[in-house]
Amino acid sequence: MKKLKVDVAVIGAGTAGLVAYRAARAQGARTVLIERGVYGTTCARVGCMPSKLLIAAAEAAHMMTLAPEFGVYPSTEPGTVRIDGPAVMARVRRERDRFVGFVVEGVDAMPADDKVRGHARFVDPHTLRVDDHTEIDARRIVIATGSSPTLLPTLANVGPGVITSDDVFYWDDLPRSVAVIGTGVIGLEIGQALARLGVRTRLYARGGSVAQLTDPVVLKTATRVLCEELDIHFQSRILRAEQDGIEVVLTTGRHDEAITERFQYVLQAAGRTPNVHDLDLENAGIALDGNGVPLFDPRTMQCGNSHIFIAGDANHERPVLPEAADHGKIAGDNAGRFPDIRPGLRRAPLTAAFTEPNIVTLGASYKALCAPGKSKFAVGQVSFENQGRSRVMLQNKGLLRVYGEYRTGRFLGAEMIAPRGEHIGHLLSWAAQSRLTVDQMLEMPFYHPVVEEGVRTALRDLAANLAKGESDIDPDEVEPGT
Ligand SMILES: Cc1cc2nc3c(=O)[nH]c(=O)nc-3n(C[C@H](O)[C@H](O)[C@H](O)COP(=O)(O)OP(=O)(O)OC[C@H]3O[C@@H](n4cnc5c(N)ncnc54)[C@H](O)[C@@H]3O)c2cc1C
Ligand SMILES: NC(=O)c1ccc[n+]([C@@H]2O[C@H](COP(=O)([O-])OP(=O)(O)OC[C@H]3O[C@@H](n4cnc5c(N)ncnc54)[C@H](O)[C@@H]3O)[C@@H](O)[C@H]2O)c1
Repeated sequence: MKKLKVDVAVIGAGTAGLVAYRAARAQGARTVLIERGVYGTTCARVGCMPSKLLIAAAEAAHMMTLAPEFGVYPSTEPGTVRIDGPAVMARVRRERDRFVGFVVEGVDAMPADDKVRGHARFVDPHTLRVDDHTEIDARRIVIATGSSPTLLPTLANVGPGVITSDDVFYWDDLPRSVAVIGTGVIGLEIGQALARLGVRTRLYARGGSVAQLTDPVVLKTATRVLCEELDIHFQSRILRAEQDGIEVVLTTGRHDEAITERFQYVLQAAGRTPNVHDLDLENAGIALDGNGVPLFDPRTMQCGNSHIFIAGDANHERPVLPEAADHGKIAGDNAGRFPDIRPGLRRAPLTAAFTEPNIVTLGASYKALCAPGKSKFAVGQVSFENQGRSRVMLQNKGLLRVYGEYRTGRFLGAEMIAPRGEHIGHLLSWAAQSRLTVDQMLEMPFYHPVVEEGVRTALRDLAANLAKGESDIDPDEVEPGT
């Protein structure tokens, strides 16, 4: 009989046994692990993972049954689907009209005397003129004029083939081909959707930016992942465009080479400009920044010490819907109880581009953390390429990078291109807003098999790097993305 003398014996090489075995060994204990059957754990062999694989297949099958509702039909040719363009766009418009209907109902219910129709301009700090029919003497004013697609001078007056995102959702049918100018959030969301719906789509980027990413490592992964699926011409300049019948002849320049291609539409997705340039703000008595946007306090939305407040895309601070709602509440509250101005609730920043994988940023961005005068910070990361649940779902692409503060161990923010990134983004932004430390986050529950286990891996990496101390990373050595 062989005799063993151990510090710890673990019976069963399942998940618990394996963890127990490693934990015991990490304490320096001489440990054995005893298993009576085949190795591989119940979870991996006959439990969580194969059941999720079956479910992923079932979800794919279920989506196929739902697909006709979207105008997408199974095809007899493997790996292809048949797209009914008019049906796709009919559903987009029908459902859009339903959402719009709720907003319109709310406006209709307002007292008629509360509604003035027309374009407002400042006559003086307290006076607004609406078209030529109404002048309003106002003690306080909230500017909430939103933003409009930025129009590129090279594409001005070309013809009906040059469009913006405002036009897309009125299409009756899917076009044959679209050139998308800009790889920001709008360009990528619409560009990927069109490409997946069978539209010949090419995206042009003047630089190397991808959506809202600023972390160069995530940016590199995102570029690679997106280019596996999409036709993207980075570092391209728009040289000229001409309308030729129902097509636009677009000439772009890349690496000293001019490329000419024909598209049914050229979609300008080169950012949005705050709607503040036709308000006659020079009469408002408030200070403006270099772009003509009023300077304001982001805690109160107040412009200087004035009675004027600015909210939503108009102030260009965080041009996304939840922020517009928060801005509006703060501005409205403060305008209502002026001069009793109070800071309102500002939440941890969170942005999500609904590409697949999702592109998400939250808390402090990499670029903000690299700003001059900022303390050094530690980084942890996980690739989703070998992440269990992501592989199960055939969505194992992407990278998450998480940031932490050396002195306090506090979680600061994250950037990612990740499967189910919209949900990871919420989880992490709640942690950022709660000012949790990385250790506290690691004390939270993580189920199995879930994409969030990848988050735990990144946090563990971050905790380890925080423990190594400040000298380990010098973010200044890495250029932030643009
Ligand atoms: C294609 C696209 C997709 C988007 N997807 C998302 C998303 O998935 N998630 C997200 O959070 N955000 C998204 N956004 C951003 C989001 O839509 C905006 O941040 C938000 O709608 C801004 O709201 P707002 O109230 O500031 O502006 P708006 O809703 O645009 O309201 C401004 C209003 O002011 C009016 N106005 C302007 N000037 C004047 C004037 N002088 N006099 C009178 N009225 C005037 C305008 O007509 C408009 O009705 C998306 C934007 C676009 C374009
Ligand atoms: N999911 C979401 O939350 C969501 C979706 C869509 C839009 N939005 C909001 O709408 C805003 C506007 O979106 P967007 O994609 O238009 O802007 P963006 O700022 O995200 O990206 C603009 C892109 O256009 C490029 N660009 C700028 N000038 C150019 C030029 N002269 N020639 C070629 N390319 C040029 C930029 O390099 C960048 O890639 C976003 O910032 C976001 O706040 C949010």
